[in-house]
Amino acid sequence: MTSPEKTSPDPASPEATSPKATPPETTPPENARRVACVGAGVIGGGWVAHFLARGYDVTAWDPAPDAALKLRRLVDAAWPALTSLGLAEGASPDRLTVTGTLEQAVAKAEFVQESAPEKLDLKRDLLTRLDAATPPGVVIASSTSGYPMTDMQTTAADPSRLVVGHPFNPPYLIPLVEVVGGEHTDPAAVAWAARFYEAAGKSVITMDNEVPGFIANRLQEALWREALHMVANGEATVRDIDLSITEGPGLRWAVMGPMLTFALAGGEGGMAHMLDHFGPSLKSPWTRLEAPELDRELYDAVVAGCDEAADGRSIADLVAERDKGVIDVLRATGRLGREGEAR
Ligand SMILES: NC(=O)C1=CN([C@@H]2O[C@H](COP(=O)(O)OP(=O)(O)OC[C@H]3O[C@@H](n4cnc5c(N)ncnc54)[C@H](O)[C@@H]3O)[C@@H](O)[C@H]2O)C=CC1
Ligand SMILES: C[N+](C)(C)CC(=O)CC(=O)[O-]
Repeated sequence: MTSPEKTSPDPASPEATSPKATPPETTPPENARRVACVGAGVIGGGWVAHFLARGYDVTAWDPAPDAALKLRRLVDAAWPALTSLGLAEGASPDRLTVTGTLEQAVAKAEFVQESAPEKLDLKRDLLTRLDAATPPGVVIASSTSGYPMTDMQTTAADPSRLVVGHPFNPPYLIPLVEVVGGEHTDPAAVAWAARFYEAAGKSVITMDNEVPGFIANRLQEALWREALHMVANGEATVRDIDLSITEGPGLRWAVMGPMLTFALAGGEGGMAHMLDHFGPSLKSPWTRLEAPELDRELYDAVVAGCDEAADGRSIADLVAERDKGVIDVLRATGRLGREGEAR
């Protein structure tokens, strides 16, 4: 856990000024049935679809005037994929209530998932508001893709129940959630969230330490940094980058992670032989790493490259294609449970 055994709080810390650092003491995570999703765009909407498919009652709030319409559209578009995976008993899009205020959304929630835009001040203010409106003891998770909770929980009255629950797009199909607390999070809240996500059908990695970008995004972003570099230098096109993964390592990564995959590169000698054999020659590609300058030219090249790669397919077409492909992979790699649900 991020903050192992709590001692007396530092008098300058938010913990010291909070009315009470409340550990989650209400519903056991496996029994929680009412989820509030705050922020209902790509990720919040994806969470809504996931929780509905798992049979939860979901309340959602988003300040955008057209949010309810867009959310219902997203759920409708995802429902065929979710049905093909297998719905939990009683699961229905009708169990979604879109509320007019944030307070209504969280009033009876047993778990809250925040998925508002990735802006630090906005997250800080929103988590403070959520903490004030949510019943005591209920865990509140942020979908942030990179901010440490320590930086987001600075103004909440009870920071002890705030955790990061970082999902992957779309949350209704990709099982992984990375869970981590901040300096002022109660480890019990982290443990509660991890158990809740598991009960909700997710694969959970609980991190003991805060690392910007968590684990999977650091890996993805390292790869993406190289990709942008090669596009900027004219060494690879957007299409080359995507093909190099979908026709190459990406096929293996759905089955085995990069570590075990490379252990097999060492043949009978496994990882030890792989390191002896290839380690010295990796120094040169490794030391080339640096952040590319995301200037206008690179920005335009990447956007144009993606338009070209889409080859006339709309975003909705690509979402449907991705969802079908991910379900096929989940099925082919034995990651579906008894009822056909993703494990
Ligand atoms: N898009 C992605 O692939 C992933 C995004 N995330 C994280 O999920 C969060 C949401 O990102 P997206 O869904 O992509 O963004 P988005 O732009 O699709 O959706 C954000 C939603 O938040 C709403 N919103 C604006 N101000 C708000 C406020 N004050 N309170 C509540 N809602 C508000 C907007 O109306 C919008 O519907 C971010 O923290 C992001 O880092 C995490 C994993 C993947
Ligand atoms: C692009 N992103 C950093 C927001 C991506 C994620 O956070 C996870 C994902 O879905 O790949």
